[in-house]
Amino acid sequence: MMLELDDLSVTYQLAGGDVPAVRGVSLSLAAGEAVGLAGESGSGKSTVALSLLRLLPRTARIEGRILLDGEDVVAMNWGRMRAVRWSSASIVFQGAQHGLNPVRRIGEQIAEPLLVHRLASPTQARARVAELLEQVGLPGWRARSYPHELSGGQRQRVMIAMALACSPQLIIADEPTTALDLMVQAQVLSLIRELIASHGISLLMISHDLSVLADVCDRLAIMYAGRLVETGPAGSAFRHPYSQALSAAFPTVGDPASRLAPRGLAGDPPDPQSLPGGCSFHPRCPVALDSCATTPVDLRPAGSHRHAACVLVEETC
Ligand SMILES: Nc1ncnc2c1ncn2[C@@H]1O[C@H](COP(=O)(O)OP(=O)(O)OP(=O)(O)O)[C@@H](O)[C@H]1O
Repeated sequence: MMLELDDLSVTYQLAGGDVPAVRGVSLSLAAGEAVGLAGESGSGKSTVALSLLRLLPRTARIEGRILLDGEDVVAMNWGRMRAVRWSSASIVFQGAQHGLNPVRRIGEQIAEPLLVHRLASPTQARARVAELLEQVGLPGWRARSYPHELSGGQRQRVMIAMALACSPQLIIADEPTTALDLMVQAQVLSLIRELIASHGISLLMISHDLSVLADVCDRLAIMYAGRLVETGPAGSAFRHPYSQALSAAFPTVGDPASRLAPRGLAGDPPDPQSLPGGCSFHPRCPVALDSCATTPVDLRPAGSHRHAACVLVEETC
């Protein structure tokens, strides 16, 4: 397995009490596989993404195991962790605002991981930057540009070039197209799809928009209040009532109406510091039984290659 999360929990330890942001998540990604992690804001997706490269703030406590190509990220010393970042796994953030330095030229920024990890001489790095820019559909002269001279879509392409620079086996993409307009979003998604397929890279892509993930990923995992509530193939129907509501909220890629008026999800996600008992989704669930308020359900088989954490979802194949 390229990536294995084994009972991963992340708790932010704050003065006002613990925030259990991720609770017992187990998930694996095979080499070359693309998995989408979906859920509403606050469900814990970014916390999972950041924990994979130990980019969480100091207040975060990680429990469980994160195996990256068999090596436990949680147990790595910082020297090894730095070597793994970019070269084994790299991350693309939302809107490129976290990743690009506004006062440095694009080319220098793409070359940096190559130079820091001593994977290329300055001359080789320049050639590699030109190659990477071409791969993401930008002309080589853009290496001399500053981030503000590029459009949002072009900046996101630069972030993807940076993520590819050291030829990682895994790319983590956290809402890579959320800040883009719909046309550009579709172009960047198709670029990501082509690049991971042609380079055999594994992808963990995170979004609140299931239709975006379904467009790129082989398999989807749905998170609610820090837990996985369903996993299954991207092309097949969801069975957990939360996944169904989330999928109704974002019916099709590029449908402006679905952004303006998300349907099917009444109410707000729970505060992780005071989670409801039983199934965390039961107060918002349209089909909840009395027992859902008291008895939590773990992920269990729910059909072909599908698991769901819902008492109403029977195992059928
Ligand atoms: N640095 C932090 N300190 C304390 N709590 C945090 C911190 N970062 C996130 N949280 C809390 O952890 C929970 C999960 O947040 P996270 O950002 O992982 O969710 P998300 O699904 O990625 O949401 P979004 O799509 O809004 O980024 C939320 O309740 C959030 O308020």
